[in-house]
Amino acid sequence: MTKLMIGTDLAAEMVANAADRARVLQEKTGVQPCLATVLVGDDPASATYVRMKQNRSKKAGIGSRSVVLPAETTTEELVAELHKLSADPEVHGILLQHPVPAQIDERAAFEAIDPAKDVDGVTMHAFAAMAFGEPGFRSCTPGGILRLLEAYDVPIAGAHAVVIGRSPILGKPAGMLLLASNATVTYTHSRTTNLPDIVRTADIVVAAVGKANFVRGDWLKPGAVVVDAGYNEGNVGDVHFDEAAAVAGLITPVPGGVGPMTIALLLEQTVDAAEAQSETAVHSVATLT
Ligand SMILES: Nc1nc2c(c(=O)[nH]1)N[C@@H](CN(C=O)c1ccc(C(=O)N[C@@H](CCC(=O)O)C(=O)O)cc1)CN2
Repeated sequence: MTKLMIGTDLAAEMVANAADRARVLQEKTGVQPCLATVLVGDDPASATYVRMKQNRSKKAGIGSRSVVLPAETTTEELVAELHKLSADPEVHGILLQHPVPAQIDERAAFEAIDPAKDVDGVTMHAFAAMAFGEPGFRSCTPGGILRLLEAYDVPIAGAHAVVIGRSPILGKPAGMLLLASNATVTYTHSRTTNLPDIVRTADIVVAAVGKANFVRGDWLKPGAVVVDAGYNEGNVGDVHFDEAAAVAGLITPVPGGVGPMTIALLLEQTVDAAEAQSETAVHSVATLT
């Protein structure tokens, strides 16, 4: 019998916990954690995600700073804005909403974020920490997926995980985090041949390909754990849910699966960043006096 792996409740718990920690930090130090969101252009889906992040921040007692830039913004202008936020002591976390308009060098923009404020886990610094299995900020969707698998007691060590997709903030880090938890990981992508045959060997499937209903039910091993990280138009995932649910052992729905975990981890990591930065500030004052 297929069971749903729901993210909503676990995400709500994580946000409530982040809210408690934000309140305690503010009571102790007067510092309110603050997340800066940067949105470039007018993509309606991106605007919705940023609004969701701001609304949930507010509910958790996390302050937000909103930067909205026109679609014609250059790489240099965006980098300058991100440097400014990185240097601002009142901002603890920075989120640059992906994707950015085509004329912008997205990697250069991500790298303009101070790694200490990279609560979305998009810099090379965060990527290296995930690759080396070191502590650090996780890319939010992959980190949220791991938390969900752990909460549902999915055995990861020794499992064969097939990741479909290789983007630097989703597929690649998802595979690295599964590997760090001792899964045997196979990466697949748009040029993989015999993709259904490979997916059929998976105990855990992570679909992060960005194509609606791409993974079909007859691609799955009976009882497989299916994680749908897709967020296509109309709230449709990358997995054909009805077909997959008839075969899988556990499956994330869209909506209500991975999406809420992404935002919950972003808020949790914003509080982590604020705590770490206020400790650093206390140390700096102590060494000066
Ligand atoms: N800088 C980043 N950009 C993007 C990321 C990211 O993690 N960092 N991820 C995606 C989109 N995304 C966040 O930005 C995102 C998508 C969907 C959801 C979500 O909670 N969806 C809900 C349904 C939403 C609704 O009700 O309309 C769900 O699945 O239940 C959260 C975050 C691309 N860009």
